[in-house]
Amino acid sequence: MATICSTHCRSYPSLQPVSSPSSKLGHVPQHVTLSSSASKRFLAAKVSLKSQSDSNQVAVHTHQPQQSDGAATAAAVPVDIDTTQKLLKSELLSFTSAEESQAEASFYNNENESVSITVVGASGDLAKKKIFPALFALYYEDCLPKHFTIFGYARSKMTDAELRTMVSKTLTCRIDKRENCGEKMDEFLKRCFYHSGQYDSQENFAALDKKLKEHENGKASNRLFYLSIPPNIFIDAVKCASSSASSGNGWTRVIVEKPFGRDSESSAALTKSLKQYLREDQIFRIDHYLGKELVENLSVLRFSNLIFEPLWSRQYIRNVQFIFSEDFGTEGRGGYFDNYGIIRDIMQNHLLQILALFAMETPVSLDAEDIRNEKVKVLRSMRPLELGTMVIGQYKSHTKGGVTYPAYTDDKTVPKGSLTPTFAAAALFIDNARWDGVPFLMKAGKALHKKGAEIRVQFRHVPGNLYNRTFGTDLDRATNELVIRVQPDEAIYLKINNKVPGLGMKLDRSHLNLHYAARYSKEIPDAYERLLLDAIEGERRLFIRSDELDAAWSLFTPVLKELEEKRVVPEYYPYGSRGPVGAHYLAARYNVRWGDLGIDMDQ
Ligand SMILES: NC(=O)C1=CN([C@@H]2O[C@H](COP(=O)(O)OP(=O)(O)OC[C@H]3O[C@@H](n4cnc5c(N)ncnc54)[C@H](OP(=O)(O)O)[C@@H]3O)[C@@H](O)[C@H]2O)C=CC1
Ligand SMILES: O=C1O[C@H](COP(=O)(O)O)[C@@H](O)[C@H](O)[C@H]1O
Repeated sequence: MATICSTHCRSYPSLQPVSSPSSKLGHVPQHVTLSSSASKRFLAAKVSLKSQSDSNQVAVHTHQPQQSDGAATAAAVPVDIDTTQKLLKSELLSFTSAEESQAEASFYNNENESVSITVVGASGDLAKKKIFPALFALYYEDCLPKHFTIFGYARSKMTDAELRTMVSKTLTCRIDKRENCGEKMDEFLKRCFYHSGQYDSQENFAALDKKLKEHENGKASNRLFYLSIPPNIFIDAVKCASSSASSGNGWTRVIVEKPFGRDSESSAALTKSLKQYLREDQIFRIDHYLGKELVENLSVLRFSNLIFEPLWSRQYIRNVQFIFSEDFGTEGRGGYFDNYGIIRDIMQNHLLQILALFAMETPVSLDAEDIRNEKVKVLRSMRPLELGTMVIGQYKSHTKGGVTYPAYTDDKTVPKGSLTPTFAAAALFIDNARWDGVPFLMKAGKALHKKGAEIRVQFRHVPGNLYNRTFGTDLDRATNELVIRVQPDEAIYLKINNKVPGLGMKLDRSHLNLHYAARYSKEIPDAYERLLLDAIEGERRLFIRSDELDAAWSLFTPVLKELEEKRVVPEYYPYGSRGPVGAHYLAARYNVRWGDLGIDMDQ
């Protein structure tokens, strides 16, 4: 089995082993980078292969890491194609241009470059739960540049040692790489520092700048600020960071966490304010669902497998479902949540982003701008949501097995009588040639019976119904369904009809199943790891551009306003249940059954 790796911890676009020795490199891209099995990112030999149509030889260019004078060396060696195939098979491959690899290599190993990552709001929940653990995981995997420093910044008073103690409590090591874990943690923590300051104080940020400079020690400074703070202080912090602590001789980038406003107007105002201090290419709007492994894989599945793309349209797909559920309520985050609700918290961003990747046309290339252009196009082809094509719900208290689970409004930070939805289901439509008439159903809820996120693609019925004696009239039982289980227990499976072995003619439903835990031994990185690494590398593909954001808000703003103006009362559902029955009626209107509540024993 070929393991996936690269010159980096990972690189773009992703790789594939050459399948058959007879392929004569017909499908091998012009430049192929072979990583060393030791997987130290930039010590790998770079090999670029040039296809030579009719010969059995390819030219292999071996690129050495940059010399001290900055020049790269390259030697062309003719290599027998079988040898190449063996190399390709036995090594870990990544397709990237030699120039790109060299630029990355020099950035990561360059003695004269430094990267400082400042977590603004370091005392908070997200910083502790996700950001510091992700940074440690990157360090553990040798993915951080040689000269990096991490600063925590917040108002709370803390010493460096106290920050380290706080951070150390949430660090974990890769299950498959436990060795030297303690040592690695100690090394990592030594690179973490803390600076206490106000978010609107130029003086405090100037003091941070001074400390950053001390750590940069005369090297070119590249600075990443991660705004892990409530949205009402984003602009203050951006203003101060950009005026008093941005890099003088390298790049400055800012990761902004959602929420990006609460409707079209507030989002546009946020963008406008951010752009007073930053260029668009410095703003990294994070949607962590885009960093999830199976969401990343969606484009690979679509565009690198011949069997899927021809089916990817109204001609063969009956409906598509995007489902998010959590088996816990808003415990602890009710104050934030009540101002947003599930539609803004999950649908307008996470589910819509997945939908855009699912439904977009083939991009010109895998470049960030090409992908984001296609996402914007498909979002702009969608109909804004309407009240009539939505269901909203809110969880109520429920007692089960002697345990009483609270209602949403039992949370002390939630105003009494709040009508904020904790559940929503909606039917969306894309008015373009590919998807005309296909319902894209979304469903998201908190305090449901299980935790999960998945995409379900239900195909049309097989015409003719040759096996009607087995299936009867309920053709839904026989419909092919492709399920992309984003989490937990990542998997991609296709439900097919199969003959039960034996002398009779009995059919059953089976799964062609790519179950990640069984297929890959490597632990799947957390979404924040991928996204942080991308921001460090300046890769914008998985971050939201401002026009994407505008298009997304245009779809949701009218219905959100109507819900609030009309004070629409949600349908109450018990904590731990499958959610409001209204969601079934909604689906039924489009002749759809939710796949997750399935008719199969095994969903
Ligand atoms: N937590 C999560 O799971 C997720 C969070 N997010 C987003 O990430 C960002 C950070 O989230 P999270 O860590 O939960 O937020 P917190 O509420 O924990 O806030 C982070 C830090 O900001 C400071 N802070 C909090 N409230 C205020 C205030 N009113 N005025 C000034 N400073 C304040 C506090 O630091 P101090 O007092 O020390 O200055 C706090 O530790 C938010 O934008 C959130 O929406 C997005 C997805 C998930
Ligand atoms: O952005 C958010 O996401 C989390 C769910 O993220 P996951 O990676 O754990 O699935 C959700 O709980 C939270 O309400 C929302 O703000």
